[in-house]
Amino acid sequence: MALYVQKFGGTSVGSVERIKAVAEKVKGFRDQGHQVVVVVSAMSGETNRLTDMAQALNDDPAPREMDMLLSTGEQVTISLLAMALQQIGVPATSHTGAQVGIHTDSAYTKARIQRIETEDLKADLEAGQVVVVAGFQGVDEDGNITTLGRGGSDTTGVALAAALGADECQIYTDVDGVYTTDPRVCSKAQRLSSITVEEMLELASLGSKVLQIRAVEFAGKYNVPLRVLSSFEDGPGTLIVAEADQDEDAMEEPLISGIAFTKNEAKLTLLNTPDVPGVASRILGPIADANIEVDMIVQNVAPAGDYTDFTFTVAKGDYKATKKLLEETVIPDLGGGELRGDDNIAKVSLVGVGMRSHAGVASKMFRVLADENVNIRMVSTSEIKISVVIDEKHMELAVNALHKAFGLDKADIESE
Ligand SMILES: Nc1ncnc2c1ncn2[C@@H]1O[C@H](COP(=O)(O)OP(=O)(O)O)[C@@H](O)[C@H]1O
Ligand SMILES: N[C@@H](CC(=O)OP(=O)(O)O)C(=O)O
Repeated sequence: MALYVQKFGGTSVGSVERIKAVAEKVKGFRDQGHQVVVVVSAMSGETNRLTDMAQALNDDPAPREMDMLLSTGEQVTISLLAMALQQIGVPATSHTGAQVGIHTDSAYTKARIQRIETEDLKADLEAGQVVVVAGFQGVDEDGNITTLGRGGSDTTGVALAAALGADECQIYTDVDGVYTTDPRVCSKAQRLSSITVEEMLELASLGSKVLQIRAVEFAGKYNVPLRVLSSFEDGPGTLIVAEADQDEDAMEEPLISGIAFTKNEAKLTLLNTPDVPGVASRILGPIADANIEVDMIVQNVAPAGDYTDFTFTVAKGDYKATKKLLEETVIPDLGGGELRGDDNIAKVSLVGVGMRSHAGVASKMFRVLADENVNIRMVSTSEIKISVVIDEKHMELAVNALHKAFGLDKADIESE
């Protein structure tokens, strides 16, 4: 007998028929004698629908009220799933985050889990119940409802699995595992049987939305066995593993494991900034103070020795606010500088632990992009990733060309 925490995302509970199918799947595990905790998200589209209503009423809704609102989506699906389970003879009870005792800090809309009470959950499981828990939500110490940030149900699932010492946390979604890149953009993408925590962390933080980054962090930190599977068909899915546990019989480590991309960033350049100590901090200080996260940063060599250019990226949603700050605070403070902005960019990243021991990945990437006539606007690298910023309109082309060039296309690997 095993204990599974199974998380079903929005598309998996997107209609009454799909909720029925989830109930049947859960029943199957229970019939085999396993204990099951189910975490569900809101029905697909629901969290966006609620957000749109809030925006229609208030252009800057209070975060506390947003969490009160958004948490309702998951309350619908937990009760419906519990009913569907009961209908087919499976004893089940639904619980909100607060009822389970998922305690968070008070950072509304991006709260962090601090502790989870497990006694009642364990008692329910021992009594033969399937426990259905609302994903994405918790409660702060004053009893306010909080949410964990978009995609946060994955984190609920992994955190519950860690707290309960579950045998596996299974993330059921609309794809049958983690792919070499998003199969919606590259039809030749293929499922990976396993991927390291480190690579998955990079892919998630660079835009692959199959798993929420904090869920992967949690799994790594607490050693939770984590698997991504399809809600709609049976199969082994993808196991997220510690690097040391990777299958030693596997073929030589691939150079690149996956390609991530995002259109969710915007680029800002300050031309003609003085090339003296302290300028970078005078540019980015006010931006940090406004709680805006900066991603890539590039400072050019000063051609004439006195002035340089400073370029950085922020999330698209922060573009306008950042531009305003630069115009109203930073440029007057620096006593000059010309601002250029572009929010039609995409970031495409190659990720792979194999990169550590191989030279030439960047030059190959640049050659492939050059052959497709794709202009590179910014580059950043770390030990296991290379990211480039390109024009948004070239994103699909770049992803597909790189996928082929690095030997990730389906036919290439199948014929090996
Ligand atoms: N590397 C990848 N592998 C698999 N899916 C990916 C990848 N990158 C992006 N995705 C996308 O992630 C989607 C699943 O995430 P999401 O829509 O958040 O599911 P859920 O609603 O189940 O939480 C897939 O439909 C796929 O388009
Ligand atoms: N409902 C939340 C939480 C979530 O995780 O959803 P999904 O599992 O469908 O990505 C959201 O839309 O962000």
